[in-house]
Amino acid sequence: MSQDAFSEKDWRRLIASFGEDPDRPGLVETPARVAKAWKHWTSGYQQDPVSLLKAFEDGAEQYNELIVVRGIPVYSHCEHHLAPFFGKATIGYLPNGKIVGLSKLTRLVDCFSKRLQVQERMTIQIANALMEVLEPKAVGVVIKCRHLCMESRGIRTPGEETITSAMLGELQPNLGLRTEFLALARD
Ligand SMILES: Nc1nc2c(ncn2[C@@H]2O[C@H](COP(=O)(O)OP(=O)(O)OP(=O)(O)O)[C@@H](O)[C@H]2O)c(=O)[nH]1
Ligand SMILES: [Zn+2]
Repeated sequence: MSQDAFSEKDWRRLIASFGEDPDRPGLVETPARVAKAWKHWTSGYQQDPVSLLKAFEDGAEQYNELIVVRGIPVYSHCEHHLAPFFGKATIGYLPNGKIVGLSKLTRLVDCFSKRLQVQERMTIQIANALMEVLEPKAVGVVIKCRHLCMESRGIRTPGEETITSAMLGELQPNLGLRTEFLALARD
């Protein structure tokens, strides 16, 4: 993406196009603030999901049960309207000799959510990255979000939640494991 996308001049023009006076005191600093904010909201493009997941073996020996982290915050923007969608993610995996620092799961969500997204793609990207790096027996991801493009405009359905999931490896054929993961993931 070119740096021009973040230029203050463009945001100033956009504000003027709303019928506002960009020189009004309350708006003078807004183009710079918005440019900075969008740099943050799209910073996931600069992160490499594989290198942020530092897998290790020490501590994984004899641990053969699911590892589940839930309540991971998700703040993203839909690629159709650039409107926020936000909610919580749950990630679980069944290790196969390699584990990862728990905070890295939150960092992984952050990396994919700070891009223009659809919830389905983000869900599978998170699951695929874990499969690639940890080579676990199974990975499960459940994401529950509210989409402001649906709540504040368009269909206008306040409070509606969208739930997506990805189940890879043994979570696909093993109904018992899937049930256990979903029970651990439940709020
Ligand atoms: N599948 C999916 N759809 C999404 C997501 N975020 C937003 N959308 C949908 O993207 C669609 C875009 O539809 P369009 O018909 O091209 O755009 P629109 O006229 O603004 O649609 P409305 O929102 O129905 O007014 C809408 O149905 C949104 O609800 C997402 O994460 N996943
Ligand atoms: Zn949208």
